[in-house]
Amino acid sequence: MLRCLPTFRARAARAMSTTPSLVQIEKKDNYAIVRLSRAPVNSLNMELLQAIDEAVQSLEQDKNIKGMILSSTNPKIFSAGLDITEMYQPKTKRLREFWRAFQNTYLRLYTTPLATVAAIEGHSPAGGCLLAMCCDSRVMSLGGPLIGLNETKLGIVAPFWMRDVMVNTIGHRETEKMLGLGLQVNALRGKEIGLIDEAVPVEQVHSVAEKLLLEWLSIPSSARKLTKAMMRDETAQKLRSRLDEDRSNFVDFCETDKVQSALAGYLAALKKKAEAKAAK
Ligand SMILES: CCCCCCCCCC/C=C\CC(=O)SCCNC(=O)CCNC(=O)[C@H](O)C(C)(C)COP(=O)(O)OP(=O)(O)OC[C@H]1O[C@@H](n2cnc3c(N)ncnc32)[C@H](O)[C@@H]1OP(=O)(O)O
Repeated sequence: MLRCLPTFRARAARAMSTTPSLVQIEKKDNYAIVRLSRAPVNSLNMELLQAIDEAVQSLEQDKNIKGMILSSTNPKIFSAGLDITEMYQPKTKRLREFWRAFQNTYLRLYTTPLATVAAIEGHSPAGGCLLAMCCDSRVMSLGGPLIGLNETKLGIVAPFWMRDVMVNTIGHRETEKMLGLGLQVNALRGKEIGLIDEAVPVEQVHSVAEKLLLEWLSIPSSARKLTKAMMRDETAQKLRSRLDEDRSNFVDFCETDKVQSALAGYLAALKKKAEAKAAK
């Protein structure tokens, strides 16, 4: 048995070195930094969504950990949102499972008793914006990066629960404009409308995120957690009571010709842009 151990260790080490982790977790004293790590742009496929859900769950179970900073290993991109290739020409079974993973990750992150801060150094469209909005606070870098729910621009419609989270964050009228027009805004504008709590130079994003997290963690823990639940459970419950219906709506909607051709057009445009960039 003892002689087997080094072999087992070597195998485990080899497996780790060949399977890059989709989410990196760095533990500090009483909190963790969770970095999305799916190259090139952290687009949220089913496996990344599941990895985020599992990461948050494992931190919830660690009695030393009270909070987390959600971030990205790519300083230019927080997350490009849902992986469009999951929705384009999908297999129905996988599409349902993919949406289940998205629902689960949202519910986990939005209602986690951990204190959460999003450290947004780069772009954060659509599903990326949702992840950020699920956190208790958001810090974003000044300059180029944009954040927002741009679904309408792709010819798709955000589900009611993404709308609800945005309404809870920036209010009904701003959501009506952001969502209807598919707007993305920079950190300064984000701060004006309450989408972003702090807009700072990119090199300060992490230190300010830590400062905000420590502020949440300075509140007596049970009072903080109960208040978070009081503020968020009703919104989460709305989806929990309609999980299957929401999944079916998504699958039916996604499989329509209209949505498929909108996604095809959008993917082609992304590809063309990437090719033009590579040719430079
Ligand atoms: C009736 C109601 C029922 C409910 C139905 C609801 C259904 C809708 C679901 C709504 C929820 C969420 C929707 C989404 O999240 S959709 C995703 C939206 N995301 C975007 O629009 C972002 C698209 N990407 C970009 O704008 C840029 O890539 C970037 C993030 C700003 C990065 O720019 P970059 O210049 O650094 O990189 P770029 O060259 O563009 O991309 C590199 C490669 O990555 C590919 N890629 C980019 N984004 C995605 C993506 N979201 N999914 C898949 N692939 C993506 C890109 O094509 C390049 O690939 P390659 O190198 O050419 O192979």
